Amino acid sequence: MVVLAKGELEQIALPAAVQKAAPPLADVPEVDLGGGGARVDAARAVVAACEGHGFFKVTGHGVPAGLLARVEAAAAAFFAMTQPEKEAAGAVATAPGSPFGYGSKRIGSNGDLGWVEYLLLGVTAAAPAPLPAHGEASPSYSSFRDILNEYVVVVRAMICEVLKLMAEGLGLKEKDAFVRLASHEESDSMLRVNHYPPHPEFKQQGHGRLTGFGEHTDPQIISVLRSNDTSGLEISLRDGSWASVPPDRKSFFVNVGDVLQVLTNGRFRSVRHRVMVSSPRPRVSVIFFAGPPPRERLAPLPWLVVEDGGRRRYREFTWREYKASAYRTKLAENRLCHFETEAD
Ligand SMILES: C=C1C[C@]23C[C@@]1(O)CC[C@H]2[C@@]12CC[C@H](O)[C@@](C)(C(=O)O1)[C@H]2[C@@H]3C(=O)O
Ligand SMILES: O=C(O)CCC(=O)C(=O)O
Ligand SMILES: [Fe+2]
Repeated sequence: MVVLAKGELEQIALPAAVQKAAPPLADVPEVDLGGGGARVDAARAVVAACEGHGFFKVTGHGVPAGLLARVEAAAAAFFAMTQPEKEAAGAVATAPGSPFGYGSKRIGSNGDLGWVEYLLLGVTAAAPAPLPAHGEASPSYSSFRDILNEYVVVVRAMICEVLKLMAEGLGLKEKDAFVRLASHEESDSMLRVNHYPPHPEFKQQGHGRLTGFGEHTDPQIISVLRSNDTSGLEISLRDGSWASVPPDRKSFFVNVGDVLQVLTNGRFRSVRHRVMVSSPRPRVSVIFFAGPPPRERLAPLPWLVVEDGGRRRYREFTWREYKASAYRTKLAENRLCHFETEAD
């Protein structure tokens, strides 16, 4: 991994006072897509989870365990490559000048640092494959890309199912209000593969804590995360405390993003989360960020404004505008406050 300038590592290492591990989240809300229960119950569970933590676990999703295992193995093989190989693969995965590609320790372009390396990819409409290439890829990277392309197709279908349940659970007349945004041919989605190597000095669990990915909310509609069995993900609860999410490699975890908070007029909560590194084992996670088309005008849905006594909590903006504003901020900043309306 890239060597940091003097003083930069101190920004990732936590001061002793905040080294305490977060307690595990006792009641991870769970939504079973497997059709075991009534659809109306699944829709209600999704809404309750989005209003509560803004976070839930999806089981019964039907994504083959074999595909998940192949993605995990391919990601581990990718990060095991040499630094120049990873950088070359990242360059193929991204158009020049875009924020995509391989990165190490530097998150975004506003000075955020974390004990993480990653591959960030733009996801386009399906033809011929959701992950575009911008040059000749090495055989190892092209097979990784093929697996990720397979993954993106099935995960996007699962996301659409979850978004339909949300609209049903909210009693919206427009049942495709959310799914339309994520499945549009110009939808601006992303795929991120994160690798948190164990710190060389962490020989045992609990022997230190580093910031892997600092606290933030995701700007998009929803993000769907799948990780290996290594812990690290933490969510912020309504009282401001942190809870760690027990890993579950068979399930997906859904985060409500900023756009969904706006569309629901603040009824759903864009969840603040982070990744802390304390394990002697590496964590590998894959996150799909479902975003709307750049030109899409986003504003609280009229029915939810009525239900809120007529109070419209956010002004209208386009995704292009929101994303540009978000990408000027540091990771931990509140990005939504710039779009709030004045309270009466
Ligand atoms: C510091 C930043 C990294 C980020 C862009 C930003 O300026 C603020 C939002 C960050 C975030 C968080 C969720 C996703 O991981 C991400 C890809 C996104 O869309 O917004 C990252 C951005 C990034 O890593 O470039
Ligand atoms: O890697 C993880 O587990 C979560 C990372 C994350 O929140 C992000 O990439 O936005
Ligand atoms: Fe995130």
